[in-house]
Amino acid sequence: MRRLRSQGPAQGRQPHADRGRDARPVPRRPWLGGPGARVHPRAGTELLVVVLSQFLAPEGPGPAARPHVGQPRPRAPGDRAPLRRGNAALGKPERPRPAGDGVRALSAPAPGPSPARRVAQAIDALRHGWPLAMEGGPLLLPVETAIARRAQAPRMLISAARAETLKLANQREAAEPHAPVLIHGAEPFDLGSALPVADPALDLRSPLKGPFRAEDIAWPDHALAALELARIAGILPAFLVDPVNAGEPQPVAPADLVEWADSTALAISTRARLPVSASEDAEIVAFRSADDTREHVALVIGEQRSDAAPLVRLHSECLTGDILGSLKCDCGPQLDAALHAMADEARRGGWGVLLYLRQEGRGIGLVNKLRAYRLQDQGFDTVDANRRLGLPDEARDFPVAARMLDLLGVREIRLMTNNPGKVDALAASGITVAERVPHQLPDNPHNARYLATKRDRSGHLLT
Ligand SMILES: Nc1nc2c(ncn2[C@@H]2O[C@H](COP(=O)(O)OP(=O)(O)OP(=O)(O)O)[C@@H](O)[C@H]2O)c(=O)[nH]1
Ligand SMILES: [Zn+2]
Repeated sequence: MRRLRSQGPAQGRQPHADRGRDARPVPRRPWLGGPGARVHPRAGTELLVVVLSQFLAPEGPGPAARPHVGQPRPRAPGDRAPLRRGNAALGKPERPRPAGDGVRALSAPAPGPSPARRVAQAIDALRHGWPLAMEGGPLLLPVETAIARRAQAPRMLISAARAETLKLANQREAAEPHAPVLIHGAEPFDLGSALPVADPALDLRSPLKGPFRAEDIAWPDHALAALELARIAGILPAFLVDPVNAGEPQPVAPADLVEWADSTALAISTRARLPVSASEDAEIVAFRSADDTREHVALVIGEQRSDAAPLVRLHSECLTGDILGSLKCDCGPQLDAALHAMADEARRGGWGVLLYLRQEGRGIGLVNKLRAYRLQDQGFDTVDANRRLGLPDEARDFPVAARMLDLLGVREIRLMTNNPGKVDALAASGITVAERVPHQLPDNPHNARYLATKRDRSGHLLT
């Protein structure tokens, strides 16, 4: 089983003790807010097909970390951390070595893929439309992406929120919108009949569905893991269950997800001086984990010092707001204002750290966020739109942010946020939040409702 040794400062105090073998089989995320008013759809919809561009291409061995604006930075403890991947300039990768240094007797059975590798392959399989063979559970074919056009199954696995829309969820399930629900159709499902069940964007075009009946799930951990894998893969959380003609399956087990989600696998890959428009005195630090293609970055503004807590902003990726200047959210102005606040801080002798977390759409991915936007155009608010898709309205992994700070040698911070959930999550991961610095920007006609929903339903401290 691949597992990186704890690194540097993380070693002693185990800030991520909630993770690892003894943790619950599938990490479940807190569900924020309560059920809100039902809003009736009013606009027509059509199927939106979007192809996600690849994440940044992996880079080869790079140059050694450069001195920062002519002056070497204090060495952060994370710099010494062993890397999981080779980078000549940054030290040799370390991996656990089997006895005999990798030499196996010919009769020994070949070891199977590690849990983290199976999760990576399962996510890949979902994106390709290949089925999952859940160890000890059913075969599950992702409805949105499936390529096996002749697949058929009597049952589908969907989320409670979706089942509620189809008038199938009971009260317990309705209280947990992304809980799994198993439905049985009067006729077997094929991909043509399953897609309108999976995708709320098709409700206006295909209003008549069913009849269906909900059944008890004999494999709840597998069902939960499947919905979580769909979220991570950024696809609709809906599967044909034990279909015929599904194609070659990818094996995976619910417990594999714990290994995959282990934030201690994250390490610093490289760092470089990066003058930005807010401050010429900045350095970018890139983080990678072997198990995840998403590369997070930190921008350190000003000179890192151990005697002053930096101003820190956890910024979650928002392609629409950060790059395209979307007015539907407050991300772009918040990013800009955070960088300028850190630059001011640096001019006064302090410093700042912006963490750019690759957790688009609060962790549901770009395509599902855009699906949520379509539902918002039908009248649903940001929370209900996510739930209607069968996805959590908050699915971000904040222990990853704590791990990044840890690797940078940052223990105590002044956090720029209006979201008490971020403060709590960092504190739970061992980071001291000495101060919450409000980070409210003026609204506009397009994001006023979004901000009001954050305040009224998600507990954000906004006026
Ligand atoms: N699912 C979904 N995600 C959204 C929507 N609008 C913005 N986002 C995502 O929300 C994230 C922005 O959240 P942040 O600004 O980092 O954090 P926050 O929880 O609002 O708290 P603050 O720190 O107070 O800003 C980004 O990943 C955006 O892509 C939406 O309507 N639906
Ligand atoms: Zn945004």
